[in-house]
Amino acid sequence: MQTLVVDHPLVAHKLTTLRDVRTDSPTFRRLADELVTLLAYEATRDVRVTDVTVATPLAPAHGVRLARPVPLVVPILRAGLGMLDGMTRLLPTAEVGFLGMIRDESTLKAQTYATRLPEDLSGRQCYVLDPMLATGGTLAAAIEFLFARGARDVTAICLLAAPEGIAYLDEAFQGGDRPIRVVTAALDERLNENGYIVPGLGDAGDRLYGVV
Ligand SMILES: O=P(O)(O)OC[C@H]1O[C@H](OP(=O)(O)OP(=O)(O)O)[C@H](O)[C@@H]1O
Ligand SMILES: O=c1cc[nH]c(=O)[nH]1
Ligand SMILES: [Mg+2]
Repeated sequence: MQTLVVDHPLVAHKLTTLRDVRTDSPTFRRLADELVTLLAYEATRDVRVTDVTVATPLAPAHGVRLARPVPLVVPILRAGLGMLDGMTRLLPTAEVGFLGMIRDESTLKAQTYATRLPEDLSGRQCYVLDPMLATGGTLAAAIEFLFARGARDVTAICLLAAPEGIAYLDEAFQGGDRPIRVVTAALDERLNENGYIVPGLGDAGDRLYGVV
């Protein structure tokens, strides 16, 4: 598994305000959106393209276009929805599938309550969006789901990751046959006794959309 912590002053600046407990929901949404676009630039470095030639007003020019099948972007509801617009701004021709998942806060196990994705993902590059990689249970289940439908490779884009979650994914997807990457704005210190990332930013879904 490859892990990339995007080291950029604009990412660090926006993430700092995102973490701040005084940041209100509208600002949190805007910052999450902006951060995803910055992370997506790095996360799509290996996106597949095909060679094309276009006619400029002067001469033919060689270039590239996104290869087919186009990438699939998969936000994990609820919190991952706050990352969708920032991602599709950079990849407007990507298709979008949805996974609804919730972590049981007493067992820390992920449950899937909604799936709306193509049945056949053969050859597809998939980009999973979830702001928080904590224990890794949610992302591991989401990635398993995509590989079971034939995904070619999976890149997870997170705003924050915990070392425990990275280790869990690394163990779950070792070997090269199911390639995964994690791209994150920061790798935090640890999980607390409730499975929350420390220092983290709290509950991402609640900060985006309100407490349920
Ligand atoms: O790595 P894990 O330990 O599995 O935890 C991370 C998951 O928890 C949060 O979602 P939550 O269950 O709070 O759902 P929500 O997006 O509806 O708030 C977060 O957005 C991840 O999906
Ligand atoms: O720190 C955490 C862990 C799980 N889910 C969140 O929203 N935040
Ligand atoms: Mg939540």
